[in-house]
Amino acid sequence: MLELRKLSQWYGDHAVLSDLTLKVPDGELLCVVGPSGCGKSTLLRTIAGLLPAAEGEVTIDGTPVTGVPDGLAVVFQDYGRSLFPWLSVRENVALPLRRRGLPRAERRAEAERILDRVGLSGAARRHPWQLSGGMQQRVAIARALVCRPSLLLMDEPFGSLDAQTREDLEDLLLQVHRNDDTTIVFVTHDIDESVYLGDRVIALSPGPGSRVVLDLPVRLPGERDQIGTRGLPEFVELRAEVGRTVRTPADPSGLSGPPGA
Ligand SMILES: Nc1ncnc2c1ncn2[C@@H]1O[C@H](COP(=O)(O)OP(=O)(O)OP(=O)(O)O)[C@@H](O)[C@H]1O
Repeated sequence: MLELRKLSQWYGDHAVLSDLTLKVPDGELLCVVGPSGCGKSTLLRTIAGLLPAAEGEVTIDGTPVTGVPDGLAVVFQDYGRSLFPWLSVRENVALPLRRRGLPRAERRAEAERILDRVGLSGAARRHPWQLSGGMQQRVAIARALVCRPSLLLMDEPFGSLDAQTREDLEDLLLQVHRNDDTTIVFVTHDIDESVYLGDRVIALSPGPGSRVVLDLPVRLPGERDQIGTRGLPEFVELRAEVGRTVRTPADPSGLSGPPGA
């Protein structure tokens, strides 16, 4: 279980996150939405142990996060910069296994297994710069999955992809999540995407000092699919609820009721 307890974060005297308390049970896919600059990436960097908590704490299975935790993988939006252009696709994916001291043949076999899973088995010997953006992001996802992470943090990973590729990768992620039961914290600007992917969606208020202003379980019937799920009345309702929250300016006093009340 990932837990945030009264977490606050600042850059100098600029308050970014204020008093965040949150539990993410094992195996949950939690989506985080909120206006630009509200601190979503800061939240991920703190969970990843890259930024120490200014106040409060982050724990994983009860142990405070003080550095990059074991079993963590991260995927960023900027896949172009996260892959090594001089390494082949297979070498890029196998890289985290080298640090684990796995023999070469095993590294290779494991990288190929995971490349097959993300639909890239034919591209193993190519280099990242020979691939489309969507394929490069698949490589980044494969590299994140190769060590079978227990916690996967994703920061707008599909933000710069075309609509079709984005849908394909959303479905790939759902498949991975179903099969591996990995805990995933997924940051996105896209409200539809958050409802389509999430077991739960949280929304942060605009900064400074962002707080959680919505914590919404997503209970959609059946397995999700791009056309059917997005057409469900339940989906439309959830999307509207998240949209209303994200677009309503927060009242810093926290005293006002919903609009029109
Ligand atoms: N290293 C830093 N030093 C100082 N201020 C920073 C730093 N990183 C981010 N900020 C500021 O902190 C706030 C939160 O930034 P962050 O990137 O976490 O927001 P975000 O919600 O992820 O934004 P976006 O949705 O635009 O990616 C912003 O006001 C940003 O300008």
